[in-house]
Amino acid sequence: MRQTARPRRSVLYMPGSNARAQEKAKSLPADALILDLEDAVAPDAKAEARGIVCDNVRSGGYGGRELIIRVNGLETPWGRDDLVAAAGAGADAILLPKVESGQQVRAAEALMDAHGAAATTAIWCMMETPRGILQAAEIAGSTPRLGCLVMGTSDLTKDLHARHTQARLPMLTSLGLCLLAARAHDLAILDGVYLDLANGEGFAESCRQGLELGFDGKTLIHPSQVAGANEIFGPTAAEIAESKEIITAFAAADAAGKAVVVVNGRLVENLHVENARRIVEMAAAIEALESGAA
Ligand SMILES: CC(C)(COP(=O)(O)OP(=O)(O)OC[C@H]1O[C@@H](n2cnc3c(N)ncnc32)[C@H](O)[C@@H]1OP(=O)(O)O)[C@@H](O)C(=O)NCCC(=O)NCCSC(=O)C[C@H](O)C(=O)O
Ligand SMILES: [Mg+2]
Repeated sequence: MRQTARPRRSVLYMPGSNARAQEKAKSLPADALILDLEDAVAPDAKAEARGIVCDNVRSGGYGGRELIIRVNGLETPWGRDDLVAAAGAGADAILLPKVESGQQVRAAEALMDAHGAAATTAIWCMMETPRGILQAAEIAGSTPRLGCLVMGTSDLTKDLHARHTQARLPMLTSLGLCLLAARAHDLAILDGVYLDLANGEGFAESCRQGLELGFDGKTLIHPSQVAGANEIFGPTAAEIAESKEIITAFAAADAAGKAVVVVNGRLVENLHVENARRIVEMAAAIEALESGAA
């Protein structure tokens, strides 16, 4: 699914069994919500959570926020029922956990199609196992229905026998491989969660690192993380103003038959204009979402 400018600065997980959190999410300024049936839900609560999540997605009330259902893997006792129920719920996307091959994605897609999933329901993939990371390019190109890769840095840290560190050196290879795969296939990509809820500065630093690496936004676990992610992953007023300047100056240069122009002392070529357009489009999409127009 080709990506249009869709804000995904803040993407908040909530346990599918937590009806209160799903109600509260209607008033939170998160760009997208992941209603989780997988790791945040205890085995005994899986069936009830499936019902709560699908009912909530069907009844709506979440405004322009993107709604994603994370199902259990098809190899688990709950995966098939989750996927069949989610296919009929009309979510914006279904998020598959622990994906390790393109074949797994296509099997999930076939089941979704057989159970009437809307053409607009995308597939998103969690990238969180060593095998999955090594297959990132194949997964990213597995089907046109794929819209987004989501880093699962908690599972990955566990599987790598690594440590959670602020600088995330143990994660950088995996983050980079998935970023390459996502951009090569024109997909969105979201950074993993920051677990230390009491460490606001550490969280902000982790968001800035994700932004610099190229992520579209961050997955979150608590409402207190939403505002920081929105601020850091959103374009600043100065970036928007400069982007508009670049677009205008380059259009004038182009009309005069020139391929380059200098704006604020910096060389501008077509590639900078592409980036400037992306920033302006994203700013407009954020404004539409925040004003309730999206
Ligand atoms: C971490 C929490 C268990 C903390 O919950 P709680 O003790 O209820 O927090 P607060 O009392 O501070 O909550 C204040 C109010 O905010 C609401 N709330 C809390 N969390 C959320 C949320 N995630 N979404 C929406 N609303 C939320 C509470 O209901 C309170 O509301 P009110 O009653 O009006 O005051 C909890 O935050 C939580 O469960 N977080 C999500 C955990 C989760 O989903 N984990 C799984 C995803 S992470 C993952 O799996 C990553 C990946 O797979 C990997 O491998 O890396
Ligand atoms: Mg995980």
